[in-house]
Amino acid sequence: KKFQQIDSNLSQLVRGPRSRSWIFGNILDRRVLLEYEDDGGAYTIKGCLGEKRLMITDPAAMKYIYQHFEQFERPPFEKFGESVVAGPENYNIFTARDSLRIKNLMNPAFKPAALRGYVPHFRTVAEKLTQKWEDLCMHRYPEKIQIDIHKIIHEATLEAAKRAVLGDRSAPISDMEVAFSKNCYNILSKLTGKPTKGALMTERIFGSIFPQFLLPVLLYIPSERMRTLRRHNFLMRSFVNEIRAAIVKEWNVEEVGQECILDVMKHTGDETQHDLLEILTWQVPILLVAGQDTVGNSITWALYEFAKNPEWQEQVRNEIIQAQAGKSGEDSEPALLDQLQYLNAHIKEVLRLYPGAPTIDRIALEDVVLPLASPVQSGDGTKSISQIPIKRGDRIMVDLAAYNRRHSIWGDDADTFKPSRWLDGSDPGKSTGIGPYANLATFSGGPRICIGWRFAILQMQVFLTGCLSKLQLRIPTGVEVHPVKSFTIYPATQEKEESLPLEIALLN
Ligand code: HEM
Repeated sequence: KKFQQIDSNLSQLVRGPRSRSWIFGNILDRRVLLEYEDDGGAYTIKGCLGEKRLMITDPAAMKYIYQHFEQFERPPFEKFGESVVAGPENYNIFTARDSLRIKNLMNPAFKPAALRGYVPHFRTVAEKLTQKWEDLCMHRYPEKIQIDIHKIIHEATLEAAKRAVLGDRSAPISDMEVAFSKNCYNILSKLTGKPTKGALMTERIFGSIFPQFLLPVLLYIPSERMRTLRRHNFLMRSFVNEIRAAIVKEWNVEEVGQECILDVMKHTGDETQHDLLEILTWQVPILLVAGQDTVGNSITWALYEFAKNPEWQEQVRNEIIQAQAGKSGEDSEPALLDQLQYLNAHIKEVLRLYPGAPTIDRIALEDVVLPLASPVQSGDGTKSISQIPIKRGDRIMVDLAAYNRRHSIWGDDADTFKPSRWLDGSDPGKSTGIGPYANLATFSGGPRICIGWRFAILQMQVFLTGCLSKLQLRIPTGVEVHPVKSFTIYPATQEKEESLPLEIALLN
């Protein structure tokens, strides 16, 4: 099917910021866009070469998009990118209906009962990381270090996810596997973050002006991004072949060692062994890629907010240490972690303000009428409208990050990091509640909900308890950090993108 944008009159229907240029619209103008974010649940922005996008933060419209998944699909350009990054058989790029069969195979591996089995993997990696930092501190006087944690946390997150997905097979099989893992660092941000004007034009031209069969030509463009993409594609395919060979060898062997996602999935469904093997091995890259930038940045922001708020950090640490006292049974760990109310309030607030995947991108496959919970102003500002007619081919971005900061939902202090909002029994966000966790939009919703949301929270809980129970965190003097929104939300300092320098000290 062709999804070229039909002459849509979206911007007359719903208002949006003026653009200074027809060529780039207002897509590069973050300041202007931010002003609109809390100004009602729908507004239009202009992309390159006259493209229009409808930005949505209205809960009724979001729920409609989630539930009517057959009327909205990921745009072809995005699916093409995902197929190069995670393989042509990864279920993420199938339509919601076609992906159901694979999802049914994968779901049991993401249920709470199965997740308990992955805790030892998370703990092993978290302990290795904190031990390394403790050792570094020991050798310094006065027992503290300054370190940029961004890359280190991302590597640890990938390592933990690899162990949870592959179990004992996760030990590097070859140089190729090591190269694949290295290349995964921030791969999605590398490809989508801070796009140049040329990259924006290319996306527009190949994404909706040229016919779709030309998309693969993109890979031959001699740009840094395309080189990264080609290299990643080569490493990813070699990695999948190695995994397949490793699984074939021990398919019928009764599992020994620690539980992992692949072993849980092996026992689901009634596919033939050959089909199952093919399906499962092709899901490995998407699980690693989808969970790396997202969880990596969420843990990084959680450590940042602890470092910024030393008293709160101390309060959470005391809670952790008290809960751990006298409990050594590993079996009780997930239940124990869920009881840590301060820690979980911190995690909720991090997921609210720094959602790992801040926007989701859709294209309308047919003409539909999108309902709104609250009316918005029409394009000419003369009327208020409570539903938006959408034409086939219209591009819609659900802005999860903006939803999580809407003052009308979260209160006037929605932009402030305030974990106490989760502790006063008021159940914030409940009035419009969407999403599987804490009424947050962070993990999306409906049939295309993030399959890894419980996995992500558990991984955060294990890493943060491990780190806080051993170490103290501070923001180094003179360091200023700000969030940058791209595929994910990452920290940057004046000197460096994707960077979070922290001062780490041993506990007294
Ligand atoms: C804090 C961490 C995470 C956040 C914020 C997050 C967020 C999201 C969001 C918003 C979507 C919907 C994307 C869309 O519809 O376009 C999604 C989908 C997905 N996520 Fe996550 N995710 C996280 C962690 C994980 C982890 C750890 C895994 C796997 C181990 C994972 C696997 C996936 C997959 C496979 C999909 C595609 C689902 C589908 O297409 O049906 N995610 N995630």
